[in-house]
Amino acid sequence: MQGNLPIITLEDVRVHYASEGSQVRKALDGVSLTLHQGEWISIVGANGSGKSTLAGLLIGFIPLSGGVRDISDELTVRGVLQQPDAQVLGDTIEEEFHFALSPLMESVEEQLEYRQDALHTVGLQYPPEKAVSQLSGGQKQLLNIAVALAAKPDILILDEPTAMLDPEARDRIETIVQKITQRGTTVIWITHHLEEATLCDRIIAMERGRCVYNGAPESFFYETELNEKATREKVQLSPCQRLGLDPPFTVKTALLLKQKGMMPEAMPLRPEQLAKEVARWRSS
Ligand SMILES: Nc1ncnc2c1ncn2[C@@H]1O[C@H](COP(=O)(O)OP(=O)(O)OP(=O)(O)O)[C@@H](O)[C@H]1O
Repeated sequence: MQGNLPIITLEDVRVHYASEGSQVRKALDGVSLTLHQGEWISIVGANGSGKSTLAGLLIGFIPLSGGVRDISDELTVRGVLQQPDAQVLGDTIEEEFHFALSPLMESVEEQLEYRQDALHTVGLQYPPEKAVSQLSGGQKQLLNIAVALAAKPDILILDEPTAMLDPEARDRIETIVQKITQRGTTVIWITHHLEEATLCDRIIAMERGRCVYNGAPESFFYETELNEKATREKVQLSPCQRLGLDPPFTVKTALLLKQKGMMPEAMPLRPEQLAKEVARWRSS
């Protein structure tokens, strides 16, 4: 994470929809957040908890019912949504980049350079005249990511970007995100796969339209909550367990080892960290 410059502030943000009868459906209900330059944030939560609404609101296409969204007009914000087809405008790869880049730069040479660079970064090797309709769902998603990257955004919002990708392409997206956050881009990554939330700086967890956790990944997976209910019911759950979300395989394995008394202090998130912690514990 670079610096600490706040780049987006949400204050008591609400998105409410009219529902059956006189009911109100609260997709977001009083969310306050500050996001910083160069941060990688994972947004997690059960289905219907408000993740995509939060993404849409950050991108700017979902209007507020109340509260304040503070983001400078000078910043370039780009989003990649869950459904790749919903985002494609051009008939060919060339056209898709042309629509995205012409408002940003006049020079055709510059546009070509940005296009080549972005396609290379995501690993899409097709001629520019290739019809978008001939690409698979995963390839269209990579194209959407490439188009978003080509705009060199200050803020990139990814709504389940890897849902249609194979493991190799998923790893590539993680590496790209690591690189661009180091350069100062703020990345907000919505995911159901908590493995993808182990490299980020901060996890924000949503439940019924509210932000119920905002902090380090280690605490999200390992720190048990010491509240009255936990003490009364003699169950101490991490925020992840309390939300009923499936922790990464590495975390599950580490929790089992901890139950057996191994590496009590360790909080590994990735397999290589777990291997190191086990080796350290065995040699201690
Ligand atoms: N345009 C809309 N009109 C009415 N209700 C909506 C609208 N958009 C979202 N909702 C409702 O708001 C709540 C939050 O939806 P949202 O899509 O943000 O959740 P989510 O966490 O992204 O879910 P998922 O993981 O299934 O994508 C849900 O109850 C949803 O039905």
